[in-house]
Amino acid sequence: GAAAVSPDSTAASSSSTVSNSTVTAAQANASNTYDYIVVGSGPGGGPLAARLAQAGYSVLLLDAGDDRGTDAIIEIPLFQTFASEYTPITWQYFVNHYSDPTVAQKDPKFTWKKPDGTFWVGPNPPSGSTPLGIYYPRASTLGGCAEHNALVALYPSEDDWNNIATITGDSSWAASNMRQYWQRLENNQYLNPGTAAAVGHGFGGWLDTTLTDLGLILQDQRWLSLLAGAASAMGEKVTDKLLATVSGLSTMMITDANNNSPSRDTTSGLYQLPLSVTNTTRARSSQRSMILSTASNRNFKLKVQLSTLVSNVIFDRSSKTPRAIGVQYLQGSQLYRAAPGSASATSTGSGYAFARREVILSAGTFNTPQLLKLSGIGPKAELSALKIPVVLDAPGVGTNMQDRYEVTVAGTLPTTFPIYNGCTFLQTADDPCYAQWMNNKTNHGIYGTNGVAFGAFFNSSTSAESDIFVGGLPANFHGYFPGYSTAADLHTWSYLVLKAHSHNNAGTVTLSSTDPRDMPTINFNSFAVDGDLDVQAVYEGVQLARAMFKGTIIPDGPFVETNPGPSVQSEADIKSWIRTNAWGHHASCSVPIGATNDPKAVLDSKFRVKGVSGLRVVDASVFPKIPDFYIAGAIYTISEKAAAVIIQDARN
Ligand SMILES: Cc1cc2nc3c(=O)[nH]c(=O)nc-3n(C[C@H](O)[C@H](O)[C@H](O)COP(=O)(O)OP(=O)(O)OC[C@H]3O[C@@H](n4cnc5c(N)ncnc54)[C@H](O)[C@@H]3O)c2cc1C
Repeated sequence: GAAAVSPDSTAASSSSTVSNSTVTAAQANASNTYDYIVVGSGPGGGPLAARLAQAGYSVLLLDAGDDRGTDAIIEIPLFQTFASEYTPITWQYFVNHYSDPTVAQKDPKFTWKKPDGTFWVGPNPPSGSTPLGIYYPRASTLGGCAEHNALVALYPSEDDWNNIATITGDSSWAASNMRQYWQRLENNQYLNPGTAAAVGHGFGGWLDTTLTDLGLILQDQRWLSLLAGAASAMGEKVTDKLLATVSGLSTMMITDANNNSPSRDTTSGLYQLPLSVTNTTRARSSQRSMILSTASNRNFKLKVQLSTLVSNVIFDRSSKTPRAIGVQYLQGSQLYRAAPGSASATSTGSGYAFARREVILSAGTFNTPQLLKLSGIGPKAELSALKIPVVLDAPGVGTNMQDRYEVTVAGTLPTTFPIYNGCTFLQTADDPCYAQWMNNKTNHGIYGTNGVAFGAFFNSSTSAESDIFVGGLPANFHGYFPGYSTAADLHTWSYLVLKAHSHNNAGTVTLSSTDPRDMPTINFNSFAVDGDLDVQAVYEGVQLARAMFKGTIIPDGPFVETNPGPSVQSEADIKSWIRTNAWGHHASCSVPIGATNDPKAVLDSKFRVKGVSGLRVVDASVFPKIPDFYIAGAIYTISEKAAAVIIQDARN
């Protein structure tokens, strides 16, 4: 018989275009029913959806964005910053680092909306401007943020996994068990299979990993001098002989930042960085190609439905424990108000889909908690204030949010880095650097890297394992603000200082309305928990970056520091500058996994939303603590784990 299903969140949504009619399981039919529905095709949802289909289940993968994966701006690794502001895929979020506006607005990146609708970045906006916050790019497209991210492909630290095993008591999260999932997904292209160095790596997976071609550094004397300066600041002996060949350069760095050694997480040094880039083409690699190849394989039942904004989960509430049985959605492109084209976007339709087995939310750290709350799962007081019928009082939804702290130390010279000579960044039809990237099979040139050829990992005085990354890139980067990617000149070198394992977990995602097209309110409450410790660690990273610049000897130098600049010298001034300026771009942990008896833990160790059935979350929001230095590798790994767990549950 047809279970009566309450429309839950839709009932609350008077301003939304979602229909308020009661959806019943009777409306499920052969064409709108699948074994699993996955919402979001990013690193969390994409691999999972494909794996479930490969295991023989029928899967509907929904994403609000469309597919732009073969656009040059997305494929070319060096264009990653342009990709993050690429209008067809971008979701422009503006977030709060601090709830006190006087503190928040000290950040030179603080952005306003002018009366004419355009942006103003920095202090003294024209009168009538409204405060927006700090720009936070997200990608809404097939592949999610894996289509615009900076391509750094790092495996997390062992403690990240062991911590989850400890707090949940589920030993399948132990680091010794987790590496197999990385091996399953990786297609390593910088090590030789069968060698000692290859242990713990995969060679048959869907994510291609490679390193920046060190030959590029040899082509640019300035870049070479910076590497020498960085190596000597890390205590290495640098000789002219080492600086003359690729193999010489490689001995100055640890080749494999993802090595499987037990000492990896505590080994300071200068490293090469693994990138999610295909070696032969030097193009972006992500889960997108596996999703497409699985969807086009007639042996598998994976349906990918794009330009579909899910508004809520549908529950069957006929039994004591509410059961997720489907989702309701709006169709149309750019519907979400974070999309630059949303003002003129109109919905072309709406509908619902049903899941025989489960609904899995993978909409990302901001959107998964929004979807849960719109569906009636969240803190009771917040839902009730918005008149959303409560399906489950889950106080942890949209809390515990975390991010890194990042700043850059940047120095400039009057002329462009020689490695960019001739490059027009596709602004002309005859861009020689594009032609090289496209046609030269052995040397794809500067477009074939994200620009980060090397970086130092070390442990600050606040941490027993590596917690600071200082990575150099030949571009003027000092955080995210609208237009940041085109403002980046090519005669500046930036050392990105990134704090891993940051302590703050005071971030929140709260609904701003019941309209599924509206963005939620994001507040990181930066430095609220153990802020002094994290500021100290970042400060030590800044000191190292400055030492690297100081050790860089070049004929047309020295670099003139532009960020934070010569006036910021005392420890107190540097620390205050860090608090004002630091940003992050690995938002996570807003729907955390935790102990069964922890009321703030939304998920159990099998990704299941506690207190309802048929509903899981698999994306950046599930981590109880922010993993390691870069997060996509960890999300890919949990996506593979979730697939294994869900398939095992289905077969039991
Ligand atoms: C500029 C930038 C650079 C980065 N660089 C790196 C890097 O170099 N290395 C690294 O490891 N990490 C990097 N990251 C972070 C990393 O890419 C993300 O953390 C990761 O992609 C998050 O994966 P996810 O699956 O949680 O969500 P996402 O990748 O955000 O995917 C979520 C998907 O869900 C869809 N969606 C959301 N809501 C709905 C809805 N209601 N209905 C339907 N679909 C919906 C979205 O369209 C999107 O496609 C970077 C991030 C940014 C912003």
